[in-house]
Amino acid sequence: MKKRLRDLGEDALIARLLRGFPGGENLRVGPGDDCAVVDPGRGLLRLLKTDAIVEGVHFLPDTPAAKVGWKAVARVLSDFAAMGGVPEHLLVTVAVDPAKPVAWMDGLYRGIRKCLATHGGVLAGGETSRLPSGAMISVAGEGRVERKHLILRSGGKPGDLVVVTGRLGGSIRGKHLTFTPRLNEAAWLVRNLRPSAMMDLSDGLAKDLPRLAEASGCGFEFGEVPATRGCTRAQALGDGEDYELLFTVSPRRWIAAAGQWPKDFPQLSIIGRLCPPGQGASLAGGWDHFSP
Ligand SMILES: Nc1ncnc2c1ncn2[C@@H]1O[C@H](COP(=O)(O)OP(=O)(O)OP(=O)(O)O)[C@@H](O)[C@H]1O
Ligand SMILES: Cc1ncc(C[n+]2csc(CCOP(=O)(O)O)c2C)c(N)n1
Ligand SMILES: [Mg+2]
Repeated sequence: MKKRLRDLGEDALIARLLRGFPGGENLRVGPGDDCAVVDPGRGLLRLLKTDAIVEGVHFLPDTPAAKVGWKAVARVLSDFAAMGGVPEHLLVTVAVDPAKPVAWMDGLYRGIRKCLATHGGVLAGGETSRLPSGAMISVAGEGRVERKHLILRSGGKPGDLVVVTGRLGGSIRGKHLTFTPRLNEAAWLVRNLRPSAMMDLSDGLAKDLPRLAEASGCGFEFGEVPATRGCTRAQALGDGEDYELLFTVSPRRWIAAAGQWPKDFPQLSIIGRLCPPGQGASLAGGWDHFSP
């Protein structure tokens, strides 16, 4: 029988596609992190990100268009935050069914404008095309990060604490459309707590914590997870689209600085610890676009 994409799974598919591409001279971080990092040689590092949302997969036909626009942009900003950086310029591609009301597109761009006005970043252009049905919005962006503030998924060490912002699970009730990208929190973290590794949580802790641990060449142990009110532990681990920050930090830095975490930021919770590779727990579940 012909092997299908769903027999492979998303991570295996991407790994297979990426075989045989040489890195560029200035490409400091290629595929595998929340953003690509380009080193222009001196000064600030450049961050690159692209991210798409699809009707029927990330939002529904009757989702208010302004919320769709907000989500499309906020997802990209969340990935800049995950690197310790800030957004600069964004390009928006929309492919859409010609039967959609004009008011839907107006609403989409209202949401895009609102998110950029609230969190920073400038619309620099885009592309428009038709789609046989539904809609797809792709946002590509560039941002910047100071060299000393760049945080990769790969910097965690055995013994580092695993920490998460906010509460997890139940995002489909509404948060997946209205979430705040954690740019302010990330800016505080890189200046004060100096995480050893960081990513944003999009596919659920069950998928994303093993990714961070593996990128860091570590195993992980974990315990209690801060669940959204009304959510079970399984939902907190597997629902996805939390758009919270998952990071690791040495116990020494945690003791020195965690007490100053601003009161108006979402809660910080220690959920586990990195350990040597091959040890610790395992997790299954979370979101996979091509679930095997
Ligand atoms: N089709 C593709 N071609 C090249 N690289 C890809 C492709 N799809 C994903 N990647 C790369 O693989 C890595 C994982 O992609 P993924 O979309 O899961 O990023 P993420 O940050 O984990 O998720 P999110 O974008 O939802 O926050 C990223 O570094 C991304 O650049
Ligand atoms: C209609 C509808 N059905 C399901 C979901 C849930 N959902 C969609 S994509 C995704 C993971 C992150 O995506 P990606 O891997 O593309 O970053 C999750 C949890 C939704 N938001 N809307
Ligand atoms: Mg990400």
